[in-house]
Amino acid sequence: MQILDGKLVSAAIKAELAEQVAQLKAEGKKTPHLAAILVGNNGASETYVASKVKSCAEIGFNSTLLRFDEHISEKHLLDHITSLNENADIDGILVQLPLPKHINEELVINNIDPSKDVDGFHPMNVGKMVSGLPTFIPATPYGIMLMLEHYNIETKGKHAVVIGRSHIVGTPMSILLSRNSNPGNCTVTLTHSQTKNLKELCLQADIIVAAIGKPGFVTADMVKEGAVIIDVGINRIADETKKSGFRLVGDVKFDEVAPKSSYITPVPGGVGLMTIAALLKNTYHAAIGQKGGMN
Ligand SMILES: Nc1nc2c(c(=O)[nH]1)N[C@@H](CN(C=O)c1ccc(C(=O)N[C@@H](CCC(=O)O)C(=O)O)cc1)CN2
Repeated sequence: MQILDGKLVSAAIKAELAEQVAQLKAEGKKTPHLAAILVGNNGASETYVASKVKSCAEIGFNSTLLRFDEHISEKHLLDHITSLNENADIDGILVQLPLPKHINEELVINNIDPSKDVDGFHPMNVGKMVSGLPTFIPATPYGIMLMLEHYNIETKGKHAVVIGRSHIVGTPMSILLSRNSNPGNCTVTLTHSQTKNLKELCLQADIIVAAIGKPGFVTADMVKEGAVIIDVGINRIADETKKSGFRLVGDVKFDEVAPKSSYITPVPGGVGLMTIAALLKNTYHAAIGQKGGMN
């Protein structure tokens, strides 16, 4: 069993981006600039956005964080997005999800200029991704593909079972893994809450991508010997022994599944860190006017 080390791979991607940014600066070209919008006081969202802003600074990107009270009106938020769309210095815009319930997430995403939509959530970019056209790929599935590529994991002809059909992870993941590309060329089964025979399907899987948001959902009895396990879950479990009051666990019962797997991502230190690296890659491509890094 080998650990797929998100810390190591994301550091390599960030180092490469730092060199590319230094090159842009040396040529007198524009420094990539990411704008992040954070609404409310969700602790996890604050951590993720802080990490995005910190990563920008580490590699020489500019970033702007716009923080809003959880009661901000939808109209006010849309006005801010319009002004970021019109600001020529901003290359990438992300709105951290989830948003408070009174705000229509779909409407907000649809108002981001698709050429600045570095999360790849705008329907125009989703359509391009489905059609195999160059575009921004949502950061988590993009990060997973970069991880598979880094470790040279054979995916061609393999059966991948994706657990969870969210717009930001499961659905795009199923599309990317089934593409005629490397990594890719998998036969994909996209499973969800209505799937009847999930355990049997998982037992047939060469690759499992767990993105269901349920701690420890994938257990050893669901996994074939030698399977590749990608754990997207980042669940906060109360733990009084920790200073933060919680610990992070994935959607996979790591201790019992790891010995059966050929490769496995840890939580923390796996897919989450790749999400940030992939977002930075998208932002770099937005800044140089090129969409997508894996098309
Ligand atoms: N606008 C977006 N919102 C959300 C996205 C997204 O891609 N775009 N994805 C998730 C959260 N997410 C990115 O924003 C994200 C999740 C996890 C991590 C990460 O670095 N995880 C670390 C642990 C961090 C911790 O201590 O909590 C790890 O796994 O090692 C980064 C980004 C939902 N919203």
